[in-house]
Amino acid sequence: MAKKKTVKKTKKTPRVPKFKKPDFTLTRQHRLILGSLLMLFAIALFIAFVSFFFTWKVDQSELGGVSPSAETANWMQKFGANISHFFIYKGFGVASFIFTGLLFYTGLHIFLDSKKKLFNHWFWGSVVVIWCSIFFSFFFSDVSLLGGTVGYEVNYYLESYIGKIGIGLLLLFGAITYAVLRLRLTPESVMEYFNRKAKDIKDDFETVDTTAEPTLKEETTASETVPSPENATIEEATGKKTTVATKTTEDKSEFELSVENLQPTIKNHSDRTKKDNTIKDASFEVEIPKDEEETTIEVEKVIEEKTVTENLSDKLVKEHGEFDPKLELGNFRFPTIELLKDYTNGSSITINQEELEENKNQIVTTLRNYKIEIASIKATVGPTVTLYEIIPEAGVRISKIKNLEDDIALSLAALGIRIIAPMPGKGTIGIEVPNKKPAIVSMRSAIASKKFQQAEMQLPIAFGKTISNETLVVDLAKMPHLLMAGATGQGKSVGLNCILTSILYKKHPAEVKFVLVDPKKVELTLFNKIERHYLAKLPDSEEAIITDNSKVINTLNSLCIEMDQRYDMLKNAMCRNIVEYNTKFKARKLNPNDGHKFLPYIVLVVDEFADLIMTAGKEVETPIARLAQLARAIGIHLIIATQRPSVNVITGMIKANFPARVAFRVMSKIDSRTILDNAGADQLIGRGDMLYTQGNDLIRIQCAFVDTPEVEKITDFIGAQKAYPDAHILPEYQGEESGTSLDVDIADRDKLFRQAAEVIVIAQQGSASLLQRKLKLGYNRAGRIIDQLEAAGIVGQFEGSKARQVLVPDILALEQLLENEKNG
Ligand SMILES: Nc1ncnc2c1ncn2[C@@H]1O[C@H](COP(=O)(O)OP(=O)(O)OP(=O)(O)O)[C@@H](O)[C@H]1O
Repeated sequence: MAKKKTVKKTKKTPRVPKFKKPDFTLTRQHRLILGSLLMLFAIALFIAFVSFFFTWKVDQSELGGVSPSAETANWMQKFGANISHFFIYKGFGVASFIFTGLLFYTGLHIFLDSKKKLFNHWFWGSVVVIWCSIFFSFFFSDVSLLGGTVGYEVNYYLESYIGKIGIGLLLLFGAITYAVLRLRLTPESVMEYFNRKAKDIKDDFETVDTTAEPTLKEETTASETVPSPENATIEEATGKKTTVATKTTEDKSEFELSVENLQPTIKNHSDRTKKDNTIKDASFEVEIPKDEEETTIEVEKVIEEKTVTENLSDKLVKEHGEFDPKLELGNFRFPTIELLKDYTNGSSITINQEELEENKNQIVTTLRNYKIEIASIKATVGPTVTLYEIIPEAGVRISKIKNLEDDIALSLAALGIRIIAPMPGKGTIGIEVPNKKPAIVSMRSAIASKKFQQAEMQLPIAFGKTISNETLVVDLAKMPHLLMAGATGQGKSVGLNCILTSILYKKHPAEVKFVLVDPKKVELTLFNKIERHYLAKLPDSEEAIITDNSKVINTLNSLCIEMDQRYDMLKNAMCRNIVEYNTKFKARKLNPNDGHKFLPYIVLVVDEFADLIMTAGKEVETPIARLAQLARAIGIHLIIATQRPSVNVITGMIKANFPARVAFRVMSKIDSRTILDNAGADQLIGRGDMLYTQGNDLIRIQCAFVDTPEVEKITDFIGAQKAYPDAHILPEYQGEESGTSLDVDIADRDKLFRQAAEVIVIAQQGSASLLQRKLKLGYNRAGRIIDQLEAAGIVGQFEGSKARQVLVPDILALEQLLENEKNG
């Protein structure tokens, strides 16, 4: 007999409440209040200080306490009189005004929640207050209000130690220290400032000069004859080089005279100030050659580069806010939960105690028949199956229980029993037994679950419920591609609808686009209604949903082009993945004029993949494998569903790139191994019962059920709303000419056909590379011409690495052949 063991729950020790640190950080409201209080206080202080200078004499007697009730003359009454007396008279004199400034600045700082440091302002402000106080007391010792008591006392004290000269030098030292440390002045920077100012004035002057009258002569060309000074040519080069040719003379005196004549023009210029003229005259003396020789002075103007301190993207964000990809369909409304049916009728999974007891007894007796004793058993009731977790007595081999799978199934008279031995991470053995009355997991409950609603994922999918009744929400973007298999009628199409519906409930049309391949032509047709919202298609195609296998190849190759383009965009933007890229784009750091745009996710759904592989083979497998290997970073995700999970459909290359897999019920263990690398899918019970893996553990899930009428309601709801003008257009793909159609029409021949034929016949060598060299053609065009030559009977068939045979012996024969062709 099995010993009964009672497992006692260990009592948790009550937690000792931790000491919580008081939080001194100010909230926004606190800051607004405190900030404005300080600013208003500063204003009050300022008013009090100003009025103090007019009223202090009157008020001082009041402050003395002779008649405390009497009115004060200060504009801020007693408060003003007292505080001004304290700061100005007893304190720092007129320099106290600096405190009002500091106080106001501090208030503003708090009000605006500025991140700048305040300490520096207060430190240097206080230094200036003390310095001013000493300074004023030193120079205006008889005006007590200017320096205040502090200034007076300090002066008095210092005078006895270092004398008046010492104080003067000390003040000077203080001023220098302040200039160097606070204002960061150096002799160089001061000099530079003055030089720049002088240059600016000079530049202004030159500008006025050149625009006003063409008078200044910096370069004289003696050889040229110019009729009069009025016809003088002024050349303004980049460096503002002014070249004026005046009347040429051999006579020096006349030359000088013409300059002399020019001077008064400047002097008398109406707008010019006297100061300007002086500077200009001075420059004349410098620049105009006094001797006979031709002298050219070319002064290149130094153009100072302006530094841009403001970041353009910050400015754009400040002006327009972050880029919002959803703006075009700003009023888009997500489908409501009411569109989905509630299959549970309000009641959740019911626990049938009798059934539980019965199954437990069956398990215990079956195992006991095989001499396996159980230490404890625990049941978790899921929507379609119940998990019995058993802990066998010490010494029982796990493999022994695993081998009894069929026997337990037989004794429980139930299909779909799965034994998980051991349960990963639990130290128990799990036996999953289907419920007699399975509950439907409605899509409504999955969408309404908190887990899904709060999911911060790129492409969230609410798959259904686990055995412990938790909604499984996974991110397709993290998978990053999904392989789905299951025998016919086991819930694959419902599974695909469940994925698409989940995304429709969470993602705006601007954020995701679907490329749907549906060879069965019926499963995904409903999504046609949301073509202009959510679907992507090739430029020349009528319907977005692809039902023709031959078009799939073009679409897949087009997606490969899209992938390459996106990689280029990411490279140019120096981003590693689509999330970084889109974040940067939204922050207006990428210029749309450089080809940047917001990138929506693209989800490619291929139903009946086996069918596709059978008809198109490698042509489909290669782009699928390419996309699966590379597309994850740029936001293209693949969902591939198939009925037949055989190895020639799900090849090694595809499997390696699809770590996330879903298996509905399959017919054999081999199929289960092909899809999951594990047995188990053959023991599922169908109707949405599925196993999900993302590369590690297998999770049994009851897929959420969404029926066709529900999908129709959702697509109707979305389809009725304002849409984009067209579906999302994928890049154009120029399919290679399929095969070599040897009956090429004469009219379709290449323009260089005849020339090429001559080259080939003369050389008696039928190779495309010869044409490439002689006629300077690209590889594809040369190949096409060779095909046309073959069709015309000029060269023989393709013979692998050997050059083709030339069937026409000479040019004469060629001409005859082409002539016959024309007539015939
Ligand atoms: N999650 C589910 N919950 C309840 N019933 C389901 C679920 N999924 C599927 N079924 C039932 O199974 C039937 C078949 O499902 P579905 O059409 O998805 O199968 P399929 O695998 O796509 O088949 P085929 O490959 O032939 O298209 C559905 O009509 C529904 O009655």
